Amino acid sequence: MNIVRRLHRSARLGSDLVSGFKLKCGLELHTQLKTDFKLFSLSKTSFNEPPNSSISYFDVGLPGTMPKLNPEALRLALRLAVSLDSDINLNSSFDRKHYFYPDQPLGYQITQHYSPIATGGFLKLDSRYDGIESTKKDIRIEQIQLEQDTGKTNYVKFDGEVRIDYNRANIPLIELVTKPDFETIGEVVAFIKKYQTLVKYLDVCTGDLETGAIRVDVNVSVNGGNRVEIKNLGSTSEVAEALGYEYRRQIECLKENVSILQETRSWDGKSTTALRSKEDALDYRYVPDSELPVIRLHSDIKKQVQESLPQLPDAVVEKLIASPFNIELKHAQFLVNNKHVLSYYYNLIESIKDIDVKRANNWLFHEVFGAFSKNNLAFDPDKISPSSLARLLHLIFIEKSITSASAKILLGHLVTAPNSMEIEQAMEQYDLGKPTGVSESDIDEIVDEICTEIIAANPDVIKRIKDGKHKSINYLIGQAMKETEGKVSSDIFAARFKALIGT
Ligand SMILES: Nc1ncnc2c1ncn2[C@@H]1O[C@H](COP(=O)(O)OP(=O)(O)OP(=O)(O)O)[C@@H](O)[C@H]1O
Ligand SMILES: [Mg+2]
Ligand SMILES: [Mg+2]
Repeated sequence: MNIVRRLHRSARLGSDLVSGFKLKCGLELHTQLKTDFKLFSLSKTSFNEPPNSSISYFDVGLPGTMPKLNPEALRLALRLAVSLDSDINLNSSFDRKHYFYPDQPLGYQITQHYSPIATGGFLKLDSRYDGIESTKKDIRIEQIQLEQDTGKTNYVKFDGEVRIDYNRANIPLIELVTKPDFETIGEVVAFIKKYQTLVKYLDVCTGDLETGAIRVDVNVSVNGGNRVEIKNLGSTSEVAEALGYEYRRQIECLKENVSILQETRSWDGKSTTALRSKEDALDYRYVPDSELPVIRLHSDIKKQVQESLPQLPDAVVEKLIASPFNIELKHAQFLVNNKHVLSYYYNLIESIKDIDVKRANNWLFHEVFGAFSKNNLAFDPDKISPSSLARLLHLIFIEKSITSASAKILLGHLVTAPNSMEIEQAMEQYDLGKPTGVSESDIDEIVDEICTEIIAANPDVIKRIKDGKHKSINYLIGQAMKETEGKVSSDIFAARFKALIGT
């Protein structure tokens, strides 16, 4: 079988490692920082704007313009570096990395090569949260550097034109380079997901791979051979597929005694293909940027940034899955990935007072989120505020003035209503409260009547129940709830049916 056919066959086999062939992998992650302005100019970092509408003279490299560092980008880079426990460089500086590309009009990219903003640090992976094979694994960080993004080259396919949009030129990026510590594909995927969560949580970046806010280069070698770099992978599944393919390609090369070149390859969805041989640092003719001063930081900077950081995602997850919250792991992870829902959750728990947290969790994660997703809507806290939800829980469990069944119907109305509504107002509007003006003994009588009718109409069900199929009683309760439109609680019906049937 030829190499290519064998490769395709093995690529389909999944991403398991092959014994005797040790995978070694390191990542370079480019992350767009969420600043209002660009890295070295005062043009806005707007996305999805008409091409070339958000550019300054500096962004397009006009002579006579000079760069000036945006301190906001520095602040965000420091937040990330400190959260990874990196060492902050108190005297970092910018360098010019030379290469020609039409979307890079200066003829060089301003980056940090000789003296980056931070070095060292690590991101901890843990089998409990990150689904990796080994119990724990620290991925060490080589360095973190600030640099400018390039413009975007758009190849207009059919009329032979190349169009360049400079809106992205000079948007601030950090390049985070890891040590080659990854030994499995699972670790690589887990790292990227965890990194996404972290940058989103810290408000450093939107965290999207799909929009290119994070772009990943993967470096792969097998059994100590040359490293091959795969550029610009756009999703974690693409990373996993490209990495699996490249690992197998290199194994086949080793088996056939074909030498593996140190090169940059690209991924086309099926295979990796050679782009160019890998430049050495020498090829880029790095020189210090003569127009940008050294960034000098106070020796206390790490401590200062540390104090400004929120509790980090892993610690938050650990807190949420423990008492008193006791949230399921997947829900806790959802909350750290959606910070606005996390603060909603904290507000809810603060408002519920004498209601059991378990009940609040159940109603938020199942009933409220369920009501939104049933209507194909994203969760919108404006439709039901934490205090409204707390009020609803109070009405269900403490005042018992609405049944669970009616409350679920009410949620459906609230999430689809054009405006937000007070709970009591909505209960009235949709007639979902328990019957008022009817005495307890009247309700008792009605319940009795309904249950007797339902029993008479369902002799086969009654027989099943008497034969020991106790669960069949739920069918009868369902009928009774339908009859009363959920206004009487299912517990009341359950008790009455049991009494009448004599089970
Ligand atoms: N033997 C190896 N096998 C796999 N990966 C490796 C190996 N040695 C180094 N790496 C990884 O290669 C990457 C090197 O990235 P770095 O940015 O330092 O250099 P580069 O790729 O030459 O530069 P550029 O930014 O121009 O692409 C790191 O992620 C590192 O962990
Ligand atoms: Mg590289
Ligand atoms: Mg790099």
